[in-house]
Amino acid sequence: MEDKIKVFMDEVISRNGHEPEFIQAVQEVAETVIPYIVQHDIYHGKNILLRMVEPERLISFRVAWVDDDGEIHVNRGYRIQMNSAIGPYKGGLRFHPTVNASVLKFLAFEQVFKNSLTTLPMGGGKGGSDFNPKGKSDDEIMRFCHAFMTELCRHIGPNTDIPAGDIGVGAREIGFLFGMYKKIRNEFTGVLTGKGLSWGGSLIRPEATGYGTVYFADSMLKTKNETFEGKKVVISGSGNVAQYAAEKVLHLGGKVLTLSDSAGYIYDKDGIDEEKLAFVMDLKNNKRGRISEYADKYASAEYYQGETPWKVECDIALPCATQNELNGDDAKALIKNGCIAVAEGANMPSTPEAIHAFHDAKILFAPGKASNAGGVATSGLEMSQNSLRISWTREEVDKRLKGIMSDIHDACVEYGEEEGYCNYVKGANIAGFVKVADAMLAQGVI
Ligand SMILES: NC(=O)C1=CN([C@@H]2O[C@H](COP(=O)(O)OP(=O)(O)OC[C@H]3O[C@@H](n4cnc5c(N)ncnc54)[C@H](OP(=O)(O)O)[C@@H]3O)[C@@H](O)[C@H]2O)C=CC1
Ligand SMILES: O=C(O)CCC(=O)C(=O)O
Repeated sequence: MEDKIKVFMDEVISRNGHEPEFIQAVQEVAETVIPYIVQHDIYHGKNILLRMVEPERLISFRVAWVDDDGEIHVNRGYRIQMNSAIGPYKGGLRFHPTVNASVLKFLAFEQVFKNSLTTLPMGGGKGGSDFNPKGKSDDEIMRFCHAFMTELCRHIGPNTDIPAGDIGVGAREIGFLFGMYKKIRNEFTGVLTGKGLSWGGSLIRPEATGYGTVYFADSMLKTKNETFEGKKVVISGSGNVAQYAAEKVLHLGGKVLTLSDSAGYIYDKDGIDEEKLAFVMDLKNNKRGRISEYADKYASAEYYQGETPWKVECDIALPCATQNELNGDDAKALIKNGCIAVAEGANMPSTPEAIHAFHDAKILFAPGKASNAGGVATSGLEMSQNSLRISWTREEVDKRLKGIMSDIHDACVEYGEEEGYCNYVKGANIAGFVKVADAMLAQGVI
């Protein structure tokens, strides 16, 4: 088996050797899916996985825009249309200086499996730009988004490819992107998700990734007769996913001890309650400030510059910031301090060494492609509402989100059970693979 995985990875590396994040994401899938392929004749001789690692289309384009001082800037825009076997391409846009083809290919590849797990008819894609939104005025953000959409609009559509938000792309950016698409195409359609409520958005979409991550973690805890009640929870990030993960932990009776951003983390020994969380939401979503300002406001908190929160003693950890933010040493510290469950709100936040440590210690570990699928699932619900031209209530969308997260959990258990321990990585990869692979087999070699 090792040989088969090595032969496959050698081929992937020979084509994509300069893309470390993409290789990392493929390696994890290969290690769990190739043994499954070997055991199932229908996939033999079809090179399905090799086809799945090659994007159907990789679009790269110039984005030229003018800042408030009249200076012209040039950024690079991308859309990776990874796989459309089970539905139109679907996945977020990331605006961050670290964006490159490797990062977006890993995200697009993971998205294919994640979207398959949701049970909704969505293929996988991802896009974005190396544009840095930090410190830019609203007008500059608008001009950038408009410039980005003047090219992207040629490649997307409500039945072709439906982008949404990710790091650096929230409600404000989706508004500007939607406005330009509508103007150029003269069409009011559900071409983006995460839209405002008065123009086609869905209730619960802003909350969905964070809420879904906590619903998934709750399902894992239940397998051990545990709940969030009274648990100490460490969360990284302070953006969309972290904020709503924190909110749902509070709803379920847990105590949130930390939040972070790229400059450091805050630890509040008294816990971040609803009022303090409202301060963080205003700080991050409106004032666009730094998490260090939390410690200026609340005496119960300390700020740790340049550090991540994983050494703080906790029962549950929810990494909700970015890829590779939790390494092997961090994982060992969490395990040593008694952490019983880790659920990824971010995409690929745990390094391979961290995942091995969690598995060796047999603690509950949920990979992002399963536990953060609530965001894209609710985007799928937004698409359904747009097609039907109706709006479901908050309760209706939340009920569907809960049901989808519970089904994803059960699918992971079905494919990931290993002698009394559930390997959720294996479960998510195989369950996600089967649906896409079967559709690809049915559609022939294309
Ligand atoms: N939004 C969604 O619906 C979904 C998001 N995700 C994933 O969740 C994660 C967070 O996304 P989201 O909350 O939407 O993004 P936001 O832009 O709202 O927030 C991102 C947060 O992560 C921090 N961060 C970004 N880069 C780094 C870094 N290199 N080191 C440390 N912290 C960093 C940011 O800090 P700072 O402000 O300093 O940059 C910020 O606190 C990402 O991995 C994303 O792919 C997954 C599924 C759906
Ligand atoms: O809602 C969407 O379409 C995208 C969500 C996303 O980018 C993700 O799941 O990583």
